[in-house]
Amino acid sequence: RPSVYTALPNSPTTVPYLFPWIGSFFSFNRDPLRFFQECHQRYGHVYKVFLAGRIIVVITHPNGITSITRDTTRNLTNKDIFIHMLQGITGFSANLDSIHELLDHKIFPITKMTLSPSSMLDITEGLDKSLRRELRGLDQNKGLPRVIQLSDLIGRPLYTAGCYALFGSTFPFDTFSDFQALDSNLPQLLTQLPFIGYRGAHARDRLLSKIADYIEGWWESDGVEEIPEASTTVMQSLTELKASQVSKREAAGALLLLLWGFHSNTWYMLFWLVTHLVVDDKAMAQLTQDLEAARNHQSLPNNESNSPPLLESAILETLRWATTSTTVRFAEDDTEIAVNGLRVPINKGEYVMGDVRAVHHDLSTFEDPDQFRIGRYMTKEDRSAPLPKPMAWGGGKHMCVGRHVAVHVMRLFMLECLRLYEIKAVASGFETRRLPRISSRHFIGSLKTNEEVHVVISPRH
Ligand code: HEM
Repeated sequence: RPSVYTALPNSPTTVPYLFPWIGSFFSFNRDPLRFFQECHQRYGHVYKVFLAGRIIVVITHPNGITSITRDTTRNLTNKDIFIHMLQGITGFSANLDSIHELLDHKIFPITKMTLSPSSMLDITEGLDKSLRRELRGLDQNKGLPRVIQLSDLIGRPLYTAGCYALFGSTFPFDTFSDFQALDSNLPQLLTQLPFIGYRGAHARDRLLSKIADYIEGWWESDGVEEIPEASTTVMQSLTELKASQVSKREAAGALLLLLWGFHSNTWYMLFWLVTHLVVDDKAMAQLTQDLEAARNHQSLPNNESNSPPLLESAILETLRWATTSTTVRFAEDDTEIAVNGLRVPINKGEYVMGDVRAVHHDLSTFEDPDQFRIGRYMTKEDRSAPLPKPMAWGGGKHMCVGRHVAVHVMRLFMLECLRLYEIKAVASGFETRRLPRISSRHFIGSLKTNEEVHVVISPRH
């Protein structure tokens, strides 16, 4: 709690509440996505909300969010929220400060370098090969159509390919369902209440044990025993972790965090891209045709400059449509941020959150913002100002280090999947041509659903 609450000029309006301490928690907890949407409509670019003992200043203006990530006064930190995520994903309760510091100062700088456009071949080469193999392997019906869950069409192949590229051939690939259970129960695990999200907690324990077994030989032999085909990212990270004298389980936790960061948002972004195409025949036909034409023109488009513009637009539109509120910082001292030309005071002890979803769905910037329009980001001939790019990756010091790999994966997945298969709605499930229901509980990173979605894939001959 801030020591003094000062009503400075430009102090944000507080969302009214009935009960002290609890504040707006019940309305928020009922449906976090709707809560933020309604507050944005009512209170505009900056407002303050009291949530069960926490005070959060919410920013819904793009340059206000940039101001949070730039943090020129260095009083805003991600430590508090990062440790909260670390606890949720690993279940750790000790040494959290030192693990955070290790990740922030040693491991993420490694990933920043190894996943940069000039070095990411170390990951993408193995990933491309493995993803193609996994996708081809889905043709299990001798060329006939088959009904398949989207988690088996997208999530599992992506997980196998991503883990192979990162961790090599001895990784326990049978952990996909545990990863899924952990990821889908994360909102419950983040509450840190006993018995809530226990399925996710069990899955998390199994994952940690299997990752600890996977590194055991290398760890116990002090790096003498190799990990076959493991990436530079993982090997350099392990070397740092060992040198920092963390325990084997803590090292497994750091790798689990990396694994989660790699797959969670990437898989859900692809999920929404595919579901939007499945409910919109015209968009699907248009994209399939453009990809086919690009393939006939050159062997395989593989980067932004030679990729079909409609595919690039589809990826940007997915990032715009499906990103939730991602940037949260804690004020370690009184500070201020600039929002649309105004200096907004932030008191010590308050959180600041960038509501990226509000920016991405702002009517004054995007026509029909809630609609998914595959060609929205295609360059227009009328020379109107280009649309602002999605703010899906955060910014400043903590900007997503995996963004180049994530876009590469989305591009490759769509190119390969639509080359191999025609994807259609299942008559009984998707008949009404509706998108899966958005889960209101998942407001971290990207939109999610609790529905199991099936589609029909028909191998193209
Ligand atoms: C579509 C997929 C992805 C989205 C939308 C996404 C989004 C983000 C965002 C918004 C942040 C910044 C959070 C903040 O400001 O506090 C972030 C950080 C990070 N992301 Fe991603 N990410 C994606 C894929 C990946 C991939 C493939 C990796 C690969 C390992 C990755 C690794 C990381 C790491 C390590 C950080 C922490 C950076 C730091 O704190 O210095 N992400 N991501």
